[in-house]
Amino acid sequence: MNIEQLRGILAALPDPAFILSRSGKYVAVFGGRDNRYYHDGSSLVGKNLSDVLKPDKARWFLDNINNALQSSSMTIVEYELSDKDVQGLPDTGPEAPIWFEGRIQPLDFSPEDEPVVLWVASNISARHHLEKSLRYLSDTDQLTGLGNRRKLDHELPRQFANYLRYNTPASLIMLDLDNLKTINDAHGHQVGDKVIVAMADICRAELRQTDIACRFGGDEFVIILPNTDQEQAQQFATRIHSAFEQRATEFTCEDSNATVSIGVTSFLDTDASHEDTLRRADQFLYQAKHGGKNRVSML
Ligand SMILES: Nc1nc2c(ncn2[C@@H]2O[C@H](COP(=O)(O)OP(=O)(O)OP(=O)(O)O)[C@@H](O)[C@H]2O)c(=O)[nH]1
Repeated sequence: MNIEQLRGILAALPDPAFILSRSGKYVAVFGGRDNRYYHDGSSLVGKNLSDVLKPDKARWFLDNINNALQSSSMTIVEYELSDKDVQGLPDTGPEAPIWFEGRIQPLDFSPEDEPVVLWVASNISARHHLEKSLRYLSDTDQLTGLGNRRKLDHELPRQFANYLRYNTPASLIMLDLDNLKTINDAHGHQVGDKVIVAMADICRAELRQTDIACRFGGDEFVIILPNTDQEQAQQFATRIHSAFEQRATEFTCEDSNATVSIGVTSFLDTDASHEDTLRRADQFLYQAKHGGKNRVSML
C-alpha cells in the first residue's frame, strides 16, 4: 500500500483521531468527516488545547494525555463537549453537546520533539442518553417519581459510609400513610394512588437537593437527610406532617382520615451499619402507629 492510499484510509476513519503532544498541541487530525456525528477538526492542527478550550477543560485534556503517557498504556475517558466549547470549529455538525468516549494511546515516536498520543474521540451520545434513562427508570418509582427501594438500597449504605468517614450528622425519616386501606375501600384504588402521590409531592417540595426520598413499599416512604441532625430532622418531619394534614383533607372519608405516621432517627456511633439505623426508624414508626397514628415519633 502506498502513502497516498494510507492517507486515504486515515481520512476515511469514521471517528476523529487526534495526534496530541504532551504540551497540548494538535499535531494532526484524521477522519471523523461525517458531520452528522462530528465537527470537522482539521482547523485545529497547529493550535494548542489552551488556544481553543477554556482553561479548566484544557487542563483536563492535558492531565489525561499525561496520565496515558505515564502509564504507557491506553486509557479510556468519557466527557461532554460541544462545538461552542472549542473555538474555531465550523458550525456544521451536531448542534447539541456530544458525549465522547476518548481512547488515548501513547505513541512510541515523537514527531515534534515531544511525546504524543493518539486520541480517538467516538461519539457515544446515543449510548450515554440510553444509559441515563435506564438508570433513571431502574431507580425511580413509577407512581410517584421518587426513588424506589433499589435506589434506597444503593444510597443508604453510601450515606452511612459518608457519616463514618466525615462524622457529619445525617438522619433518616420513615413514614407510613394511615388508613390507606379504608380510603381505597371507600373511594377506590385510584384515590388511594392520589394520596400516595400527594405525599410524594410534599416530600419533593420540602426536600433540599441533597435529600433523598424513596418509596419504600406500598404506602411507606424513607427519606435520607444528609448533614441533618436529630433536631433539624424533627423539624423537617413536623413540617411534612402538617403539610400533609392540610393537603389530605380532600381525601377524608366518613370513618377515616388520610394522615401520616412518622418515625425519625439519626445515624449513631453505636450503629454497626445502616441497617441498625433503618431498624430504629422503623421502631419509631411502629411507636407512632401504636401511639394512635397521625404523629411524629423519635428519640
Ligand atoms: N391505592 C394504592 N394502595 C396501595 C398501594 N400500595 C399499597 N396500597 C395499599 O395500602 C395499604 C397498606 O397497608 P397498611 O399500611 O397495613 O394499611 P393502612 O390502612 O394504611 O393501615 P395503617 O398503616 O395501620 O393505618 C394496603 O391496603 C395496600 O393495598 C398503591 O400503590 N396504591
